[in-house]
Amino acid sequence: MRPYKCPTIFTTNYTNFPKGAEFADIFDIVGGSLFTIDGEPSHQQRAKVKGALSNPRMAATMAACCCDKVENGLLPFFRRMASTGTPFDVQELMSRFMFDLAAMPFFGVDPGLLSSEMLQDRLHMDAAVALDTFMEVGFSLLMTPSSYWKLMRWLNIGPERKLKVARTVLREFAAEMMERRKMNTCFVGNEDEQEDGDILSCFLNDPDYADDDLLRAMIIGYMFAARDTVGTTLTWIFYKLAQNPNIVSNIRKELSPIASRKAAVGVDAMLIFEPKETRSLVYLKAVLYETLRLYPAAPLECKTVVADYIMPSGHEVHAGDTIIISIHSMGRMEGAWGEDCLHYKPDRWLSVGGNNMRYVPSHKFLAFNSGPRMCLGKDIAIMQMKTVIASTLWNFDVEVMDGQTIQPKQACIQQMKNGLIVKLKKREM
Ligand code: HEM
Repeated sequence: MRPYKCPTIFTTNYTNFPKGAEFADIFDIVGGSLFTIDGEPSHQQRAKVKGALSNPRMAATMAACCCDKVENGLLPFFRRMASTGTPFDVQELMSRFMFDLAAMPFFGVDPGLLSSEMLQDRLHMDAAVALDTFMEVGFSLLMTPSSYWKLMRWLNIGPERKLKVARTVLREFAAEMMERRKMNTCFVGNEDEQEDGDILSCFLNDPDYADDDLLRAMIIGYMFAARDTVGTTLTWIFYKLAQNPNIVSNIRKELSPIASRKAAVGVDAMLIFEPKETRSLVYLKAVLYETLRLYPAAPLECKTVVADYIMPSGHEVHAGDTIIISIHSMGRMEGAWGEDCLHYKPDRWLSVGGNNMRYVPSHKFLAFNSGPRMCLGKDIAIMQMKTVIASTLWNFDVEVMDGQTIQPKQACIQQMKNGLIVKLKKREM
C-alpha cells in the first residue's frame, strides 16, 4: 500500500482509524489527555489546546521566550565553546534548550536546564531522562504483542520496570509544577503577564481540568509534544547543513538583507534573528521541511481499525487490526518524491522562481500529521527552529567532528542514537 496516495486514514475516513486502546495503555502516563484519546472528547480538548496555543498573546510570549533563550542562553554558550574550540554534543544541548523553551510558556517558569550551573536541579533533569525513557520503551512496546508487555507490567520486570520509575518521576515533576504555579512563585514576566500569560493558567482555571490526574497528563503530554520534536529536528538540520555548505550559503544569502538592517548586540557583535523577521523566509522553511521529510521527528504513526474497510489501493483491513505507518519511509519513497528522493534538496519545496513554498498535501508530507489530528504546534515549532538556525548560522560555522556513527535511535522520537558532536567557529564578518 502507498500511504501517500491514501489520505483516507488521516482525513476522509479518520474516525475509522483512531489511535486505539492499546496505544492509550502503553502511554498511560498521558492517559485521558488529548495525546491518547479519540472521538468527541479529543475534539473538545483539541479545541481548548488550539485556543490556548493560537492566542496572540501566547504567540507573543512564545516568541519572546525563544528570543530570550537564544540571546541569553544558546549564543553565549556557543561563543564559549567556539572561543576554546571545545567539541560538544549538540543533540544533548538542544534537548536541554528545548526543555526550557517548552516549559517557560507552559508553566511560566524557566527550569534553567540549559545553563550548566543549574544541573543540580534534579527534578528537571530526572524529568528529562524520564521523557526519553517513555519515548524509547514506548516504541519497543508498540512493536511487541500486548499480552507479552502486559505480563511484564504485571510482574514489574524488563522495560516495564523502567517505565514504572519514569512514570513516578514524571508525575512528581507535573505535580511540582502545578504546585509552584498555584503558589504563584518564580515566574517569568511581570505580574500582569503572569495573570494569564502561561498555558497552565488557562487549564488551572478550567472546570473541565479540575481533575488533577487529567491536568498532570496534559502537562506531561505537552512536554512530549513540544520538547524533543524540535530539539531532534534541529540536530538533524545541523548535521545535514554541515554536509552541504552551498545550502548554508543560500540561507545566509536569504538572511543578509535582514542582517544589514540590524545592529549586532553584545561584545561579540552577535546578531539575533527575531521571529517577525524570519516569518517570510521561504528558503529557510524549505530547509526545515526537507530535513523533516528525511528525518521526521515522529517516525511512526499508529492506528487501529474500527470497522472492516477496503483501502482505495484494494488492501483489506479488519476491525481490531493495528496499522503502523512509517512516516520515515514515506519521506523516502520514489513514487512520492521522485528519483532523487534520497538526496537532501531544499529546492524541491520551492515554486518556480523560488519565491514561494510549493503546495504539498499534508497526507504526503506527514511529519506534522494530517487532517483533524494535525500537530497543533506546527507554527510554533517553525518559529523556534527558524530563530535558532538563523541566529546560529549567521554567527558561527558549524563543523561535525569526523569518525562518528550517525544513525537514528529506535524510539517514538527519532533522535540520533549516539548524539552529534560538533565544533563551532565564530564567523569573521
Ligand atoms: C518539529 C517539531 C514538531 C513535529 C515534527 C511535530 C509533529 C507532531 C505529530 C506527528 C503529531 C501527531 C501525533 C499523533 O497523533 O500521533 C503532533 C501532535 C501534536 N503536537 Fe506536534 N510536532 C512538533 C512540535 C510541536 C510543538 C512545539 C508543540 C507545542 C507547542 C506541539 C503540539 C502538538 C499537540 C498539542 C499535538 C496533539 C494534536 C492532537 O492529538 O490532536 N507540537 N505533532
